[in-house]
Amino acid sequence: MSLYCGIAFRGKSFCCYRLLSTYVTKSRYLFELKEDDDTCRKAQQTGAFYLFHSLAPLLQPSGHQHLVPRLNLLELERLLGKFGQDAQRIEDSVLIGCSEQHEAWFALDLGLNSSSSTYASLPKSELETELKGSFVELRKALFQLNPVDSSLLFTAQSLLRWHDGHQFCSRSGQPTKKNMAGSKRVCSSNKIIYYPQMAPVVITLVSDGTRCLLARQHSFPKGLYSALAGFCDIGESVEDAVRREVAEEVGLELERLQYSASQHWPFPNSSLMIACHATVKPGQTEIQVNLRELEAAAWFSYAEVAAALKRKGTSIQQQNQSFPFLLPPKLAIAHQLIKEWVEKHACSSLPN
Ligand SMILES: NC(=O)c1ccc[n+]([C@@H]2O[C@H](COP(=O)([O-])OP(=O)(O)OC[C@H]3O[C@@H](n4cnc5c(N)ncnc54)[C@H](O)[C@@H]3O)[C@@H](O)[C@H]2O)c1
Ligand SMILES: [Mg+2]
Repeated sequence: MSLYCGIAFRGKSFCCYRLLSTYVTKSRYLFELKEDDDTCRKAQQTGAFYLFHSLAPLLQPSGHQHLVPRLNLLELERLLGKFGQDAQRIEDSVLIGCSEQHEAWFALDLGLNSSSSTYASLPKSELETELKGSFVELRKALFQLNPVDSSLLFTAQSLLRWHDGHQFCSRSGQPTKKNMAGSKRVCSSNKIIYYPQMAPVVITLVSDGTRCLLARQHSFPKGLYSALAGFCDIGESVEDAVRREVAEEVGLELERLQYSASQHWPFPNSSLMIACHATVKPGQTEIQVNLRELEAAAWFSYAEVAAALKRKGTSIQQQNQSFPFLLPPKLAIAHQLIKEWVEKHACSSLPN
């Protein structure tokens, strides 16, 4: 889909007509949906709805994968009717994206009670029977979701959680009301606007040139090691946060830092993960683990990490390596950082 649009260049009075790309028209449409309640309400007529129950998405198992079912407006109205609720409840849904053909996608939680809505939580098991699926904890479904579905569900869960936790104004104590899209909430008494937020988190794969540093927290699944991560403090740049976190958690000073990529991560609250590669100062590789933050940290060789990357599954029970360990799932940006490091190392060790 594309459209022609007049564009004024640098404030000059002439217009230049060009074809807008599908991506641009989609972005403008999403902007419109967030800004205009009527447009958003209209988009629900032809939209698709992803269902949640107490922040767990509705999934249907299919072999080793999970499918993510969607309902259209009519199906959703019928479902609500069966459980004695009217279509007004659909106004609790939040916009999570749209297709290139401008089909808008929404998420609705039928298990959460909303202050602005008179609707009670619907019974989970009866809903599951009716919908021929299960509401599965998102963390548990991580290994069975494809990247597109997981990204959409991450957004949906984060937005639904944010609305659930921001039903009252922190200044007046009065209820806040969401706009149709769910891109903001407004206090009914003082008109303060609240926008959904993400906490910036740095995640760093530290290398000494030949090995990389991986660590685990007490809360990690058995055997899992990951890159060092930490929340940015108020006032810090990304560079400051990376240097501080590495010093704080493993007692090392960094020499070089390189940005790699970023990712939205919904667990346990919405974070913007900012991923970097870093190297330590030569000869300064002795780790001093901060046991208040980490259970263990160690240097791992290229061979060890490359072997761990090839390992399948989520359990180390059957492994018989001298130091078996697991790496984060493919969807996690920590996995991507580790994979990049292995690939770079493999290239640099090729004979000329
Ligand atoms: N996607 C990935 O690949 C990946 C990998 C590792 C960690 N993570 C995420 O990164 C996040 C941060 O990692 P960490 O736990 O090592 O952080 P951390 O090292 O900063 O330690 C967590 C502690 O920081 C404090 N803290 C400061 N600001 C906070 C805030 N805004 N929210 C919560 N706690 C705050 C709390 O005391 C908390 O216990 C975790 O939520 C984790 O889920 C994601
Ligand atoms: Mg940490």
